[in-house]
Amino acid sequence: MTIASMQGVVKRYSSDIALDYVDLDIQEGEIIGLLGPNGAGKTTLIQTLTGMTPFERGKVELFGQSKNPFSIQNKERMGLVTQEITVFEELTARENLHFFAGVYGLKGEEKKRRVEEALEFVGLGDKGAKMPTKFSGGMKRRLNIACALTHQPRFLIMDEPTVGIDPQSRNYILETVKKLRENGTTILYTTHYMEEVQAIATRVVIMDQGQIIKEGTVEELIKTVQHEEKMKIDVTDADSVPINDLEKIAGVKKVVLSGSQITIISAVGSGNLDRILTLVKEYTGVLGIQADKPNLEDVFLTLTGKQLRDKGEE
Ligand SMILES: Nc1ncnc2c1ncn2[C@@H]1O[C@H](COP(=O)(O)OP(=O)(O)OP(=O)(O)O)[C@@H](O)[C@H]1O
Repeated sequence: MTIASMQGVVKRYSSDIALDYVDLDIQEGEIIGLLGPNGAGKTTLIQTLTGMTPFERGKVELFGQSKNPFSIQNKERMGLVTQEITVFEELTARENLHFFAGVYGLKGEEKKRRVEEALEFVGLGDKGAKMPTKFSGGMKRRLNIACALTHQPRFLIMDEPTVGIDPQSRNYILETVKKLRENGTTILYTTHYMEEVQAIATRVVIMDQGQIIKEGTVEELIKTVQHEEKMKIDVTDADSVPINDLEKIAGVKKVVLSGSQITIISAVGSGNLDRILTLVKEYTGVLGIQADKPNLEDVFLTLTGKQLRDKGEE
């Protein structure tokens, strides 16, 4: 069954186009990894898909309904973990969950049971009486996720839930997402960490500048760049290297400069390493060279000529 679909959706913020004719189908049981750099349009996509923001063109369908997709009944079938952590700091963890469960219409014994289950599910079973002010960023985030789960949504949307949290909580969240899927939840997960997508997504959707530029399973996407080789050269003075001249070397497909690192994508078997290095060394000192196996980052790099994340960005 199609859980959600967008057809030709266009969303503008004054003259800026945030969603540029977006088509997306999400099937029951999928974990969609929505991958894109800052400003790609991921949050805007979520906001239009959930009816939080109006859009200029196109159609959204939720749970097979296109006439009134944002009905209360449909909204109650969804859970949203927003980019900003939204928990009440003056309430205990358990009271937070009771509040959100109440918003979704849960009552009495059922509400109590679901609250305890949600706490357990995110690994906060023994922290219910604690105030979130005493929590680490990762624990707060897990509480925030639990708040979106008490009503057992069929479709859970998570907007960059692991930004700025410790690796342990991050792994916990990724495991939680996988468990939710096993329990029948469909998930849309946005991130700019390709490792996360590689770990959990059943399908990857890559966005840039308001457009979906590629989709497929991790394996399918990586196959598209397997005819390419990637080399990273760390240099002392990257700015003095003439990128245009590098791009003219036979076999070179793309050259990207990021901090003090030059990434060069070439066709497999180009045998152009010597020429590349000779040219680079004419302009700067070389500190190190590495060749990597292709990954999702390379798919993005090949498609857009940009890194998913800037060097040094969290
Ligand atoms: N409320 C707003 N008013 C004006 N422009 C906006 C607004 N929200 C988003 N935009 C613009 O729309 C584009 C898409 O932004 P969006 O937040 O959807 O991207 P994103 O992929 O979620 O980025 P991030 O990873 O930083 O959250 C950006 O150019 C952004 O500046």
